[in-house]
Amino acid sequence: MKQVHVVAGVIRDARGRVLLARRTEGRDLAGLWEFPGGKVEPGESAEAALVRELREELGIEARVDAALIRVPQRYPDKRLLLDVRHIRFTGTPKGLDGQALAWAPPHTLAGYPMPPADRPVVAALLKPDRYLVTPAPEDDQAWLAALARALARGVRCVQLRAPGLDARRWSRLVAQAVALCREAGVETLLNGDAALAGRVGIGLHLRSAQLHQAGIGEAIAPLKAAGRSIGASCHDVQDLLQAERLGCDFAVLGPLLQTRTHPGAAGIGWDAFAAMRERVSLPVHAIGGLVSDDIGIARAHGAQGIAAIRGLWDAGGAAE
Ligand SMILES: Nc1nc2c([nH]c(=O)n2[C@H]2C[C@H](O)[C@@H](COP(=O)(O)OP(=O)(O)OP(=O)(O)O)O2)c(=O)[nH]1
Ligand SMILES: [Mg+2]
Repeated sequence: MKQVHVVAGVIRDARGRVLLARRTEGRDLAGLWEFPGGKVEPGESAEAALVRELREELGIEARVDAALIRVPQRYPDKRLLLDVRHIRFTGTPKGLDGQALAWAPPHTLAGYPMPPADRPVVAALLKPDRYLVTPAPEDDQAWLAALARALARGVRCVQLRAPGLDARRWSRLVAQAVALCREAGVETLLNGDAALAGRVGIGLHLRSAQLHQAGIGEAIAPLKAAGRSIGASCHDVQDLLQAERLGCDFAVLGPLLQTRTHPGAAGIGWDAFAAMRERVSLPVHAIGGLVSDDIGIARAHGAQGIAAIRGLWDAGGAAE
């Protein structure tokens, strides 16, 4: 299958709105909205290609800034690498190829119909790049205090998880944790228990085994209808495809490196992560031995960011 490297820019106006262009008729993915850009030509650098494309398509002079994400995505006819950079520019963007343009306030981006590779790009712009998974508590008060410290350090998305804990103790603790997370305005998901997630009004994180259970679609339907987030733990392409079929908001894929919590399992590594990621259009966090310093390499392989227990729970950020 042919491999195409496409560079695209996140172009913002003074009000922070993001420029989208509508793909014209007679091309693949016509009518969908995209980040302006195009194919890297043989022998051309990604930066030079992006400057050229933005001059040709929009008539602006661009300066290529930081990388946002590189999304490997498989289409029916090709394997795409969508390499998205932040842009500074001079001039006024115009649709020089006859394409419609729109300045989209960031919170409206998800409402534009876009190609599959763009869903992880929009998530990278809007959603947290770190997903804290709690360790099982030994002392409940110490656990709540550690959660509060993680929130204070800037964690914006949390999965409450405590395998094997007594059910009554856990539901009391969940209620207290949810109160802390609500106060911090942090998105919260509960591992595995749809009924309890529904009662306390938070999202649900599906275990990989749950993904394939009969009736799982019906079990998560009320949470989805209430606008709650659904995440999913995935270990292979079948898990990812099923998470996408179920309408999950994001997935977590790993283990990336060898970890203390899964000592026997060898990590899959970044190349295998990218090769699995390209089969779905979901935002996918990498998990397994990762710390905040790994967010850059994660984004370079198409990840939304990192999910971690130890790596995000302790201030030191030691790998789990
Ligand atoms: N520019 C851009 N292309 C995207 C995005 N998302 C996405 O899937 N693509 C795909 C659509 C196309 O298959 C490919 C870009 O190819 P293209 O045909 O637009 O390339 P180009 O601008 O060099 O145009 P052309 O002269 O080759 O027609 O990448 C995106 O956000 N921006
Ligand atoms: Mg183009």
